[in-house]
Amino acid sequence: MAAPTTTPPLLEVTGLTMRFGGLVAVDNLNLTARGSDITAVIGPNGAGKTTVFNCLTGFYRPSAGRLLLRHPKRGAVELQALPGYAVARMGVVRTFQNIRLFPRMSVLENLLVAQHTGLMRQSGYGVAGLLNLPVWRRAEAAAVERARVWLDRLDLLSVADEEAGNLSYGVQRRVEIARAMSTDPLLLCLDEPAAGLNPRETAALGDLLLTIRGEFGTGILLIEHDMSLVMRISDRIHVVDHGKKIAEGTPEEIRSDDRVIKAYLGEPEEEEIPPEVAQDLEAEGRL
Ligand SMILES: Nc1ncnc2c1ncn2[C@@H]1O[C@H](COP(=O)(O)OP(=O)(O)OP(=O)(O)O)[C@@H](O)[C@H]1O
Repeated sequence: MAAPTTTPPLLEVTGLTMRFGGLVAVDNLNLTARGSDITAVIGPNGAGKTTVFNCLTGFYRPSAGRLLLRHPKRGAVELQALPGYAVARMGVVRTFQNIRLFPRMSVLENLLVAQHTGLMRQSGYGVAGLLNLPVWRRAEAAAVERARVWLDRLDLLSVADEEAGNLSYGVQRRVEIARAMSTDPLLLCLDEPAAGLNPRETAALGDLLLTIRGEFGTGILLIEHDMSLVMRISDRIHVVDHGKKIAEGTPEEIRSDDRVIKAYLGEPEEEEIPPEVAQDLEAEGRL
């Protein structure tokens, strides 16, 4: 269920700008994402979508702007000042356009590595682990259990012990999502999760994301080029072109927005009149 509009958004991006030398990849962008919504960011190739994710998740330090996360326990947290690991610790996790699993580790190990920071914190930063204290064993068992829950949820238990790199592309995509969800995030940021999936896998992915939002109340920020998926599952869509937001609304509003259609299809080019026709028209005084 979409959150009532009176709830302040979980994430509030204000005036986000990212420059690479002379190129302005993201230009004074405002964006909000609610904690129990699926919020899509769409736009043509090179529009700046992944750069927004890179700024949000601490991979880039933005040139300007504020990335405010309303954390239920920690209050307002400014993400733009934090390194990647600290952003993840705040509950903002991501997947990548190009899958980034540890290919030689098993699926289960990939999920456990993702929980490493939490595990270390709970067990006194390794000291309890070195001494094999009960607190470490409990934390480790809880991490394995969380991983198993998500492997089960995503129908991955049968491949838990297989090397991640040996799995098909579609399955690796699911492992990435399971890995992110095993950290119990507030906001799951997915960069083109349907890329490389067949229509059946894409439909299943859509159902899964609706479940994650509906059943677990996790907010989802989604970059995606598959418009049928975006239109089916998104509560709200932000459209970016040349680093600027050009439209925002519900799927119905975005579908019929002239600016969006123009950004995707381009302006119709002025038809060039062949020179001989131009000469005739000029002679007739019609040009
Ligand atoms: N590290 C970088 N250094 C220089 N330019 C960059 C860097 N990262 C992105 N850009 C440029 O910023 C612009 C936006 O790129 P970005 O990857 O954010 O677009 P996108 O909307 O995610 O595109 P796509 O849909 O093709 O993935 C592009 O012109 C890109 O070449």
